[in-house]
Amino acid sequence: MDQDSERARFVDDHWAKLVQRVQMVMPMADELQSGGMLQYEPYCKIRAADTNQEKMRELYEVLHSGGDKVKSAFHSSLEKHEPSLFRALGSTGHHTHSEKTHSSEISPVIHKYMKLICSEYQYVTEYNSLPGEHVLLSERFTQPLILRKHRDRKEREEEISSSGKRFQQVLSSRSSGDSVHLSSLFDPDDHGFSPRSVILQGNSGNGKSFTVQKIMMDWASGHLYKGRFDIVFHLKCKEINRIPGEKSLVEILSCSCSLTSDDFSQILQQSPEKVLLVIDGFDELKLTQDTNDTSAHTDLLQKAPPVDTLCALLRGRILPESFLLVSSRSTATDTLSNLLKGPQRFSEIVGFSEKGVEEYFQKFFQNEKLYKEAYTSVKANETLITACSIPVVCWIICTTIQERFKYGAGARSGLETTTSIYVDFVCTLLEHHCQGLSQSVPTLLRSLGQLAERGMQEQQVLLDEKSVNETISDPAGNPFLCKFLFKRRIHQETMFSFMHLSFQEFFTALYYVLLDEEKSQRKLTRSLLMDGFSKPHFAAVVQFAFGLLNKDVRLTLEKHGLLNRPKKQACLKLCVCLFIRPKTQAHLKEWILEKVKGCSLSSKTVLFVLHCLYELHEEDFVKEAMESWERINPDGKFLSRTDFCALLFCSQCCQSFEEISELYLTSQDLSMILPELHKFKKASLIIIDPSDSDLGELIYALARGQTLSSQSVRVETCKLMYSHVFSLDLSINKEPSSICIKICLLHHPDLQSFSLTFPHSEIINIDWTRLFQIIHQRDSEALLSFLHSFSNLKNMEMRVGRVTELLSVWILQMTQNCPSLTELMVEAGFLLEDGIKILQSSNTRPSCMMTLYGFICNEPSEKCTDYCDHRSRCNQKVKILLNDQGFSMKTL
Ligand SMILES: Nc1ncnc2c1ncn2[C@@H]1O[C@H](COP(=O)(O)OP(=O)(O)OP(=O)(O)O)[C@@H](O)[C@H]1O
Repeated sequence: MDQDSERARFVDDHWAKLVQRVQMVMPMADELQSGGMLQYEPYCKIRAADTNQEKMRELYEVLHSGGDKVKSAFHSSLEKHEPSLFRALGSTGHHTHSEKTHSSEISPVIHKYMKLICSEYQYVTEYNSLPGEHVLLSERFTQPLILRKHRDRKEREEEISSSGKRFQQVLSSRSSGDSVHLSSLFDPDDHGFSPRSVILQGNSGNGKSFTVQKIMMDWASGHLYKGRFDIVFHLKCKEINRIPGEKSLVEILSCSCSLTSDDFSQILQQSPEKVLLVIDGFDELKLTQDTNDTSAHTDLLQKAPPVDTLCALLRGRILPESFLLVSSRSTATDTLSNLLKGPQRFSEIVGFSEKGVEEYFQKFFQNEKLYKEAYTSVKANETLITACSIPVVCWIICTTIQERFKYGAGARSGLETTTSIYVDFVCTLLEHHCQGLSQSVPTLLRSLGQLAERGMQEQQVLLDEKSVNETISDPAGNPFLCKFLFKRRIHQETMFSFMHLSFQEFFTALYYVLLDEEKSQRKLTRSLLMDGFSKPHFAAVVQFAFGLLNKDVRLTLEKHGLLNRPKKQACLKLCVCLFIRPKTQAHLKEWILEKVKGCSLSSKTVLFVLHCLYELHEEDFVKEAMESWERINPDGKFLSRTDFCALLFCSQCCQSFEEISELYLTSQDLSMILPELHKFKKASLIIIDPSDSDLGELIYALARGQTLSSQSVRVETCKLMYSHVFSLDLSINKEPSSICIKICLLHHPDLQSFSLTFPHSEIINIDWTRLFQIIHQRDSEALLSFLHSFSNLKNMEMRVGRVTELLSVWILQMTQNCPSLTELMVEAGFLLEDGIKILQSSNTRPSCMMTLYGFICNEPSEKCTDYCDHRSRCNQKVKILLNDQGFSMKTL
């Protein structure tokens, strides 16, 4: 660091004290002005300020905008005009952390402590780690989005209810692209004040403990708060609850690290303003009534119940000069704020931004290909990508996908339904983030379900305190709820919410499927089934309900004690057990079967049903439903990637399927659905901007995979400027085994369309991609010679603009070069005299017949060269037959 920045650091670090204690502000300002560091206008403002503190705050504006150079000049001035204060601040210049610790008596102790912290905090043990397994914190930690402001009611509603792209937009509008960095948590504010305490709020699983670990690690490795804090201590509220008896702060700290009481006393007393205490999980602290007392607990060595000692620290009775960073869930932030003394700052870990999620996936997989595959598949699912802003959800999703990769399957196979991820999330929080639940898990789930349902019915995501207290016995101890304080006129209002609307939907679904049969049916039916989509906001609830019926999902719930096996009737009566009744399952399945058999469904319903089937993920039932579904008609609606994955899964489960119409596909969708396409008896596809090889692969896939006795696939292409193939009609027959391909071309100079019939076995020997390339290049010569190479072609039909001399030669060659061709039919706009002349003097191979339709001109001279409407009397339609016997022409 150069001298200016060292001095600037000194000024920043001591700014709070300087504001309070500098007396000679004006002589210093005069000096700065004469040195050209202070303009006339701010100088006047400083002079006009009433008190020295106000003058210093005005001066801060100048120092802040002037940067290190101006701060360095201020440093020199301070040394000259306030020598005793300067000395009292401990240094005539800024020393780096290592210099300071070396010069200090206790440096070896701190040094040892830092080393210990490094070795202990560098690893992360994951929820599923086997003994001895861990990952490096540096290889996993991803910077979360930290905001320093409270959001108002409307903003909160917006965050909770939006999803996908909109959600990301909302998040980035909150942060204006900037997240508070860990290094600036204690930075002075615009007025030059540094807070004594910083609250780090965050929902369960949002990474408070992880962030605290990162802070400890970075400080201990000399990368964070260097020069600002000599020592950083870490206290976990969860552990403080468990410390028996009465303990002083020094004793509590020595429980969590290897320093002796003497070491602590020395460190804490020598320069308390250089000490940061990081207190993690305030919400878990078991506060008692006594904790609220005002006893004068001010001594580092004074013994008291550990929780009381901690509260004395928070209140600033012990170590008032030291700094505190306290993490807490939102449900306890107000209590924490009331306890804290001195200037405090609010900050909130909001979770991962869009960039953060991608970075997390990258770090997790450490393999470009796997990360991309996993991230792309999750990004396609609006609900999951939104839930990924919760770091623990990211971990669950990546771990689940990694397992699939390990067993050789793609990211979409196996159980990765949205419901299964939500169930894993609930189980993880209950197992690892809920030590002191004041009620049983079934009671907790039921009450959460009731609350969620109430919100759904009233279409509200912010739930008022009264309803929450009526339904939930201990909202503050509930890891699934968030609490917000809002200003309402001259008062504060408290509201609760689920972490996101999707969790409200999930808990409603869980509540519905766990009710007794009659109630469950009534609720589900009333919510959606009977009245169709009159309540579209319930669609996600029903999809989650289907997801909860899945066998593996139920097993997970059972394994974590969230569900019981149905046989325990006794528990049922006591209402302490939960299980999904067979009739509820049957009821939901019957509804699907009825829907798919019914009259044609709207595209919305089609997609909804596909998602229900996907969430259910029960192959036998999906097969039954798909095979009785007469026609899937997305109605030209462009499917999202999630919609498409649901369709893909459903088609993978069945053997054959009646009809799918107007299915829009991207090139990527096409390659994914190709292996299933042969199962559709009738399909009409619209492919967006297909490449030549896409079209070639499509023909191969249909020819190779053919299992049906007959199949017809119609393909249209979109974005015509890139493709000269307008449409393809493929009809495949098993008996007689043949495939007919009709290719309609756009703006081709000679051919408008042609249709080719081959024996089935021939298709895979043809280089279709090459054919489409030739068409694309509009190379007529190459096209004709390519068609001539079809030795097994049976029939050919073509549509041309005009039969010229050249074209007549060409079609005659066709009959010669394709030995199996038995029929050639040409539908022409106009037959030119020269073209007819060539045909008149020719004949075909035996057993090959050529038929031509088109107009000729009957004028003796000045013949038309094209079909002309205004002279239609001279243009007459004719039919020409050409076989091995020769030529004949008939007017029609
Ligand atoms: N910044 C991060 N980078 C990478 N992973 C993270 C991050 N934050 C959290 N995680 C993942 O999420 C999990 C849960 O985080 P953590 O335990 O810190 O949550 P918490 O906010 O402390 O929850 P609670 O309030 O329930 O204690 C971690 O074990 C880790 O897998």
